[in-house]
Amino acid sequence: MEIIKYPDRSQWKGITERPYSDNRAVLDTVASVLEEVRSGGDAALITLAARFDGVALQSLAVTSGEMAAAEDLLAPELKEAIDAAYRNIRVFHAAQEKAEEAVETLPGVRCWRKSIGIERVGLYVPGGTAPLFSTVLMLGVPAQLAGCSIVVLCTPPMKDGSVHPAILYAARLCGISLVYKSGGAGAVAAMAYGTESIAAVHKIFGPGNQYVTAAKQLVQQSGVAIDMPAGPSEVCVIADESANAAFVAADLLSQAEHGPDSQVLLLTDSAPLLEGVQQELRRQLELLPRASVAGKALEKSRSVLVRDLDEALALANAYAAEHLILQCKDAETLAGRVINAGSVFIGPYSPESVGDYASGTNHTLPTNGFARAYSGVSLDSFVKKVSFQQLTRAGLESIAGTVTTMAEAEGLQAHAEAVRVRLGSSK
Ligand SMILES: NC(=O)c1ccc[n+]([C@@H]2O[C@H](COP(=O)([O-])OP(=O)(O)OC[C@H]3O[C@@H](n4cnc5c(N)ncnc54)[C@H](O)[C@@H]3O)[C@@H](O)[C@H]2O)c1
Ligand SMILES: N[C@H](CO)Cc1c[nH]c[nH+]1
Ligand SMILES: [Zn+2]
Repeated sequence: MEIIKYPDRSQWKGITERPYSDNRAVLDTVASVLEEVRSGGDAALITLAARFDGVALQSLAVTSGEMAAAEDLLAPELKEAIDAAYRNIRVFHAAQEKAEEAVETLPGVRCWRKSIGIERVGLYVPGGTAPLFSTVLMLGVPAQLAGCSIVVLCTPPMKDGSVHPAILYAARLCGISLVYKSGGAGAVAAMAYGTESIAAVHKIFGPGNQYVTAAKQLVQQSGVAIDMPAGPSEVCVIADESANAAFVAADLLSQAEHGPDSQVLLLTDSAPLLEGVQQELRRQLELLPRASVAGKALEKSRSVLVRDLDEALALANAYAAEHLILQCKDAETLAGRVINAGSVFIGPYSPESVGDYASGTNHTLPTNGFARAYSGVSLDSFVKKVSFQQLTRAGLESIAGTVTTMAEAEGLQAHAEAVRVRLGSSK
């Protein structure tokens, strides 16, 4: 891990840079995969599964038999954990369902909005190095609450050609039956363009590695919407001398273990804490089964000694992390000053892992600085807000002058006439 002490402003650009900021090679690979699927359909997806996942598939769809069998393949404690996480995620997302009131902007001019579920959505569940069944809940629960009528789920097959039973169990909980064995850019292309067996959707959701994220960005050109760029995981921790070095190191490692392209950032105003965290990182890393993955991510990560917590917060806002953890005195006050972050974890007992799995908040979050402008997935991501209005004749009379004056000033006479013709005042 690179250690930077008391940086000046000119170093901030380097500190906030992601390890994969130049993704031109990835974009080139992905563009050719998208074309392969657009022209080759299911056959191309089967070829891609052989090339990238090392699996010879006979077909892409998970059968109803495989779906039904999944439950019995899971340990009871894992099923209970998935059920508990499902409940919490549902409670948190259901609370976002707030009907807006109709408003009378003038007497007789009534306006309102209604949330309508997006009809066809596609969910990508990562599975390249770890089957992220928690992601099924993060995407499936809001899709279910929004009432999306067609929900397609794609995930890379495991080496034996099957899909992990926990993914299938979580899918069933969320009422999803259209599950396909397809990963990476190919899966994104299939959901964007459609193939013989996979229906094209209106919006694609879900996190993934650089290939998945690049594919989501490219397919938008064909008119499909995406949730946001949710690429390789990252975390920023702000800690002071009151923080427990073991807690901080554990939080950094929890995101570093996602993939070699993950990045973690420690910002502290305490030299002893910085040193303690480095020792803990060395100690804890050795104990991890994914030590080599986490170790590679740490190589591209940074610990920064800053002058005070104001500077730490300014740097964190500039970095715009997917996850921001505050392990310092007065963490609540600092949290109130956060401007850019996907999800914030306050105080020593709020590890980021709880948000990844079960506290209720969504773990599909913007990475690579996109938290400056994007929110994480929520119920809103799965609906359109359609506006409605209804005017009485008296309402139209009272607003007519405003509309016709503006329409004529824009040089749009027909707009003005559409009002006048109703009031018998056409020119
Ligand atoms: N931002 C978020 O909200 C969030 C949430 C969960 C996970 N993640 C991230 O998701 C990612 C999961 O990555 P993963 O790799 O384990 O699974 P993945 O499912 O995202 O990707 C696996 C697929 O990548 C494709 N691929 C692999 N190597 C390739 C190559 N050389 N060329 C073209 N395509 C290739 C293959 O099609 C493979 O099926 C991690 O980076 C993790 O940090 C992010
Ligand atoms: N930390 C990931 C989001 O960046 C989500 C996840 C899933 N499983 C474990 N973690
Ligand atoms: Zn995680």
